[in-house]
Amino acid sequence: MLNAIKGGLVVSCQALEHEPLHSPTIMSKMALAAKEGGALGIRANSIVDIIAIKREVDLPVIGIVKRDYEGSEVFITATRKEIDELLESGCEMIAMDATLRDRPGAETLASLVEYCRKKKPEVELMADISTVEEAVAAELSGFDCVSTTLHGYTPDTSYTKLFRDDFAFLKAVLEEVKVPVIAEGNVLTPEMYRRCLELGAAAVVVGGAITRPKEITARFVQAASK
Ligand SMILES: CC(=O)N[C@H](C=O)[C@@H](O)[C@H](O)[C@H](O)COP(=O)(O)O
Repeated sequence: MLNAIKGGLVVSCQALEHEPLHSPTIMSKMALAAKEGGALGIRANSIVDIIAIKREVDLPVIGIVKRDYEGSEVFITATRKEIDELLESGCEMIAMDATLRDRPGAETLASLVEYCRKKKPEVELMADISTVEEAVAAELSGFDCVSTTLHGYTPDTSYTKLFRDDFAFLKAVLEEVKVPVIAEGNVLTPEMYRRCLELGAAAVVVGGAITRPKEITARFVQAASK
């Protein structure tokens, strides 16, 4: 999958239970629109959405399963249960939370990587990280790539954003790891997308700015109410 998305756009087609577009059919049509617009890959949440998307488009899919567990802040592909679901879904790549936070059941990241490799070595693995330290640790654990997905979404990084200071965080990660780095999270405009690629991102994942019309609408409304 990394080869297929190199230098291009991956569109994240996600709508959780509380979101207006929550529906595998709607997500599959979002994926079709993304494909027709030129996206090279799709990122999707849950086995039902991934199966619906795979029926609609022939693009490679980065699969995740978001699930909350009591006692852990980790919610993106947290345990073997979610990995088993994704291995069945047919996705080409699995993304999982690769922060240094405690996982449910005290599972380690390295053991999850080993588990995936044993069960389906052809499925590539993406580490969703929030700090440079986590990116380095993920590379050592054997992930195929890292993604800046969780930067700005953890207690330690909530004060900052991916695009601050001309993508300072993306640049820092690119300097410290050899595996491909995917830019993801709050890439809101085509200019930001292009800048991420110029800086050396292997690919860029864009979600809300394309597939969350409620967020897009709210930005317009806020722009006039300031
Ligand atoms: C933090 C978190 O839960 N991120 C999720 C990860 O899959 C998605 O909700 C995001 O939409 C995705 O990362 C793309 O980012 P953005 O929608 O900002 O372009």
